[in-house]
Amino acid sequence: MQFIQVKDYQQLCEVASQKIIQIVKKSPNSTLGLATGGTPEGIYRLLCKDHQQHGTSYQLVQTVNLDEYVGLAKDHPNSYHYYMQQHLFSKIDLPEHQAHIPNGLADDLEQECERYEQLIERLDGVDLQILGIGQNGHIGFNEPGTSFSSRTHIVKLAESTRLANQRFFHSIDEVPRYAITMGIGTIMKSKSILLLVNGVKKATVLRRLFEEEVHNQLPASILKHHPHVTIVADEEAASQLKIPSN
Ligand SMILES: O=P(O)(O)OC[C@H]1O[C@](O)(CO)[C@@H](O)[C@@H]1O
Repeated sequence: MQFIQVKDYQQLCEVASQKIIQIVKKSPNSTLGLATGGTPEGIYRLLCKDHQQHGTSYQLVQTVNLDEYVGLAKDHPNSYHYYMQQHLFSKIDLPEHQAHIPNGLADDLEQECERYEQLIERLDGVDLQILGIGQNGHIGFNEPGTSFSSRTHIVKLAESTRLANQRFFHSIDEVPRYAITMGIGTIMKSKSILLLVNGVKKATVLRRLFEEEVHNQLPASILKHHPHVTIVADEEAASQLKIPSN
């Protein structure tokens, strides 16, 4: 794993957005794996700014998002469809039909998982997967205990995850209990992965990631077995690490 420590969230967003822009410029028909949550918001802002100022084009890019809540309509302000529209898709030239997100309202959710998995295969896999990390070590919505070989599946969200995400809703009762997520096995098939960790709330999980063996109670630990992972962490997130900073 390559580890890049940066000063703060702003620098993290700059490093991450530059990596994405470089890939898109080098291979305009790349498939990008995208994440939601608080972590990537600033990165998407910089991608939009770069698109406006320098014209980086997403006309040929395909995107696949990690996850979506079950039961929220695409236009629900807390759905990840809505999030992506607000933060990125409406501000760049990515054709709508090339932006893929699991459908949390599908009649047959199992079939939707299979469809999504096949879609990723048809796209020949993800070239660069962006990941955040939950305080319990989840990646996507793969909670502790998820099989490392899992494919896209329905997950019952951990109460700690619902509580962490409550900040985006009016009350805890509104936070969905289930989501569709790419599996850990799906994520691990990505050709390269960029794990972004910022803020003091992530300091413990980042330390655990460095110190603990690979085990499925810490889903992100499997990333140590991936050949092309870069972790970008800010000083606050790295504050419990005992390794020298670069
Ligand atoms: O970036 P945040 O909001 O801290 O969330 C971390 C991770 O948790 C999730 O939001 C799911 O709870 C992921 O989508 C994200 O990568």
